[in-house]
Amino acid sequence: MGSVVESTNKEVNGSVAVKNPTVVFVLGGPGSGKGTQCTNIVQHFGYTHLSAGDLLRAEIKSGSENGTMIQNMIKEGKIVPSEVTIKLLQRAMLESGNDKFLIDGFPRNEENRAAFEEVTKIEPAFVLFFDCPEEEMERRLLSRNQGREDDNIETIRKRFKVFLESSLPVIEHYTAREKVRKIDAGRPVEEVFESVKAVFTPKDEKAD
Ligand SMILES: Nc1ncnc2c1ncn2[C@@H]1O[C@H](COP(=O)(O)OP(=O)(O)OP(=O)(O)O)[C@@H](O)[C@H]1O
Ligand SMILES: Nc1ccn([C@H]2C[C@H](O)[C@@H](COP(=O)(O)O)O2)c(=O)n1
Ligand SMILES: [Mg+2]
Repeated sequence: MGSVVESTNKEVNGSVAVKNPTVVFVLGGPGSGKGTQCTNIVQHFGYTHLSAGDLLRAEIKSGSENGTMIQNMIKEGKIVPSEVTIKLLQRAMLESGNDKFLIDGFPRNEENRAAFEEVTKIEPAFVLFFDCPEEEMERRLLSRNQGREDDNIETIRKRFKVFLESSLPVIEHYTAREKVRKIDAGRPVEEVFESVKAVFTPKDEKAD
C-alpha cells in the first residue's frame, strides 16, 4: 500500500506531482519582505514556504553540477533558467507532504511563468505582491547581515534592474487576470502582516 503522500499525488508531463495543490506566488522587489512575511503566513495558515532563491542557494551548497552556473548568475543578479528552478520547486513540493504552497520569488520573469504553467499545469490561486519603495528595500538589504553574496550594492542595483525589467511584467500579467493582491510593504513588519492576514482570511470569517 502507498503512503498518504503517494496516494494524493498524480502524474503530470511524465513526472509525479502533488494532486490539486493550492499555490500562492509571493512576489516583490529584493528586500521587500517576502521571506519575512512568508514565515508569518506559515505559522498562521499552514502553508509550506518554498523560496526559489533559498532552493537555488542550497543547490550551490550541495555541490551539484549546476552549482557554479547558479552561483555566477546569482552574483550577477540574473535569473537562472526555468528548467533548473522548476525541478527544484517540484521536488520540494513533493517532499513537503503538504498541498498548500507559498512560492516565494517565482516566477521572476516571463520565461519562469510560461514554463511553470506548461510543465506543472498549475494556475496560482492568487499572487501576493509586496510593493515597497526602492530606497527602503536598499536600506533593508544592506543591513540584512545574513552573509548573502548578492547583498552588496553592486549586485543589489543589478537585482533592482532585473526586477523592473523582467519581474514587473509578470505582476502585470496577473494583474490583468485579477489575481494580484497588492500589499503596501514599506511599513513595519506587524502592520504589513495585518494586511497579509486579511488576504488569507476567508470573507465569511472576517469581523464586521
Ligand atoms: N516591514 C519591514 N520593515 C523593516 N525591515 C524589514 C521588513 N520586512 C523585512 N525586513 C527586513 O529586511 C530584510 C529583507 O527581508 P526579507 O529577507 O524578508 O526580504 P525578501 O523580499 O525575501 O528579499 P530577497 O528577495 O532578497 O530574498 C531582512 O533583514 C528583514 O528582517
Ligand atoms: N525564480 C528565481 C528566483 C531567484 N533566482 C536567483 C536570482 C536572485 O537574484 C537570487 C536570489 O533570490 P531571492 O532569494 O532574492 O528571492 O536567486 C532565480 O534565478 N530565479
Ligand atoms: Mg527572500
